[in-house]
Amino acid sequence: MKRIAVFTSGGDAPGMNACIRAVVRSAHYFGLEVYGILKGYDGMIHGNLIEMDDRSVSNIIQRGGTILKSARSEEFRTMEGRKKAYENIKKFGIDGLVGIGGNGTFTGAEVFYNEFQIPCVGAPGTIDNDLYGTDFTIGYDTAVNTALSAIDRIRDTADAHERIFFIEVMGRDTGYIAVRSAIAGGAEMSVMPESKNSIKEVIQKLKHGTSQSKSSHIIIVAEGHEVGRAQSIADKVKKELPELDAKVTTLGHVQRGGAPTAADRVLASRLGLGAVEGLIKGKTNVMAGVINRTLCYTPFKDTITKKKPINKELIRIVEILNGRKYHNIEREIL
Ligand SMILES: Nc1ncnc2c1ncn2[C@@H]1O[C@H](COP(=O)(O)OP(=O)(O)O)[C@@H](O)[C@H]1O
Ligand SMILES: O=P(O)(O)OC[C@H]1O[C@](O)(COP(=O)(O)O)[C@@H](O)[C@@H]1O
Repeated sequence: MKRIAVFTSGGDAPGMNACIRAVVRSAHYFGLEVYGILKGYDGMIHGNLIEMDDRSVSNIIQRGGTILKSARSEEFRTMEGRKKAYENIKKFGIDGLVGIGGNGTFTGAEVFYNEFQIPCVGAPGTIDNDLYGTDFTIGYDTAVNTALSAIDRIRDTADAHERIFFIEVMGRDTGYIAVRSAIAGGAEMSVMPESKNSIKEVIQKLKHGTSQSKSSHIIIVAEGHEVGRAQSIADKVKKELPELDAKVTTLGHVQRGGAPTAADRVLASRLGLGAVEGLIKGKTNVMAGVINRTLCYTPFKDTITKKKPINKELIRIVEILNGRKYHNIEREIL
């Protein structure tokens, strides 16, 4: 292996730059040349590759986003698009790829490998933390801390005006950000796909709280929850409990930006190095991850098909610390 290329794809996440830096610097350390592909798979298709030296990744470890840019590429989903991508990969003499992203990115890399045998090792970059094969994904810790600082601020108004706040956090199909920010933010409840919460349960929770003289409430809602997004849950609650002063705050993309935390920078650096070492050792179609503090490689087919379950203990913590008996909850927690 002489020359590798690194790209970021899917949603950007804080810490991706630290990972790019680690890939570039470790590749050079091991005597490889490195190219950066701009805008993920779109850049592969359009031949947007730039050579990267050690200085090209100076002063980025602290920056959010991705200096390589990211894109969701429809064209790469087509055989025609992937063929163009392959022609560029050959033209630039690339013999290995590091893809930083989530399951979509890894699915694309696997399809590409099956067709054109270009090896790829992945690094998990998504704020959602919903990837099997790693305890934490790059960006998750920063997103939780950003959500937490917003929750702390909102709590001041909730308390001063005795209001209920429904705070919507990101998580397309999962409540990882929701549950962790709910515990750290002292929220009453975390409404998320894994808990299968119902509107009835939210209403019961609020009634119980007010009967216990609680004057303000913070409820965290994961955007991917099937009973609805924070606004629709709040609307339904307002119909049932019109006397409560309910407000909604959707945190949105603010959670995806900003300087990565130390934990994300360290994880990203470790996984960037791990991805390069994996490629050098001949690995392909695997994601570098950290499980129980140990670097490991998980096949893309597992990261794509297997679900990483949320630690039930976290759900239990939110429920017990907020005055509801865990064994009374008549629903199964996934
Ligand atoms: N089945 C597929 N075949 C080819 N490319 C795919 C496939 N699934 C995803 N991709 C590529 O991977 C990109 C990133 O996937 P996406 O789901 O948007 O983000 P993430 O990597 O964060 O899960 C997509 O925009 C697409 O270009
Ligand atoms: O910015 P977009 O393209 O609307 O995507 C929003 C989605 O991306 C995320 O921020 C991160 O998800 P991925 O990294 O898996 O793409 C989700 O939480 C959110 O649902």
